[in-house]
Amino acid sequence: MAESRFRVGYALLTKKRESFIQDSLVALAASRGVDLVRIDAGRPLVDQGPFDCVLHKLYGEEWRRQLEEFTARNPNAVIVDAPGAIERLHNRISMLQVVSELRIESESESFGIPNQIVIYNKETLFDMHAWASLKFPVIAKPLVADGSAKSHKMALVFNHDGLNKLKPPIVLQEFVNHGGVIFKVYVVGEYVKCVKRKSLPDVSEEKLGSLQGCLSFSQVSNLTTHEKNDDKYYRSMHLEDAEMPPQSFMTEIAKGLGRAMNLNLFNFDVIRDARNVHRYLVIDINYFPGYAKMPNYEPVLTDFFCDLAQKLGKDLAKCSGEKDCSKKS
Ligand SMILES: Nc1ncnc2c1ncn2[C@@H]1O[C@H](COP(=O)(O)OP(=O)(O)OP(=O)(O)O)[C@@H](O)[C@H]1O
Ligand SMILES: O=P(O)(O)O[C@H]1[C@H](OP(=O)(O)O)[C@@H](OP(=O)(O)O)[C@@H](O)[C@@H](O)[C@@H]1OP(=O)(O)O
Ligand SMILES: [Mg+2]
Ligand SMILES: [Mg+2]
Repeated sequence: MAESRFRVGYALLTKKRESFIQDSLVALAASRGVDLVRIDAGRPLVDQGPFDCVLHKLYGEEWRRQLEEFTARNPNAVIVDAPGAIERLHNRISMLQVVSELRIESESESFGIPNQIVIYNKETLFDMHAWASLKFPVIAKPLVADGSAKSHKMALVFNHDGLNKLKPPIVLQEFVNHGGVIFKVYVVGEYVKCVKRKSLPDVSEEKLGSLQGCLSFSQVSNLTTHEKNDDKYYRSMHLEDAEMPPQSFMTEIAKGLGRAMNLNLFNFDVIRDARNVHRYLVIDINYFPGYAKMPNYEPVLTDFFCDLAQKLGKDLAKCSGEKDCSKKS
């Protein structure tokens, strides 16, 4: 087999491109035979390339149509990931449905999702029947999770007074006390890495009685160091003290989700229920998350591209066989 290069075209919004396509990644990939090439979303995809792989995080019908046309003309190229598979993550109900359907045997640990309901209109919001299964406080999340700033706007609702400000369609999810620490599990193909981040503080029963209405927030886990430094709660919190979840359990969940969703690139947010430390709840799944925040993202992603190349039968110029490609850090 002749040695060749593996060409990965990437189609990303500016913010994602700037965080993900770093010189360190481009250089490492190139040294192993993988060329990362920018796709110009303003021009037809079929006029660009050639690409062995298209890596993308763009939304909309037009982009989907372009990918279909590209695949029809380049049946040997691989799209990471399939738009049909990504779509389920754009709705916060279908997103977590897959977690509820997953079966994993464990003697000591269990997992699931928080109690939640979907509200499509204002009338149902105030309908007590809809509320039968839920307990305050709850988090109101936009039903749609399409990457827009709006889709990250959440509200912590303490009592019925807090409902007035909410704008359906929303998911109302029980707020589960979890010691202020969230675990982010990053998945890249077969690779799984769990990291911890600061989350919302617990809400005690006493505090709940005295709190008014609701509190709006957005992307807590993405707060800048500056924002965290300014806040008394975040200053007083010691992330280092939090115990990690069992790695094998997280890996099993990650692999199960990856298979069930047919996705290679995603992360999911997990909290540990303060009432039962052996119970883990998945609260969010994101397509193509901020990998640059993951330790060693360059070799992990490069290995992923090399593995893809191998599966497609390409013998890479600087990535021949197990020696260079199989190591995962
Ligand atoms: N059910 C819950 N119980 C307790 N805390 C929660 C719950 N749901 C969300 N949170 C907190 O709110 C944050 C934001 O929620 P979520 O992750 O669903 O939003 P998102 O905007 O999709 O986040 P991301 O930036 O990860 O995409 C979480 O990181 C966590 O700190
Ligand atoms: O860059 P993007 O807009 O894709 O932002 C994503 C962000 O990554 P970033 O760190 O690169 O901002 C992710 O952060 P981590 O989970 O890794 O912390 C997560 O918040 C996703 O939900 C965001 O995707 P969206 O839901 O908005 O599509
Ligand atoms: Mg999240
Ligand atoms: Mg999310």
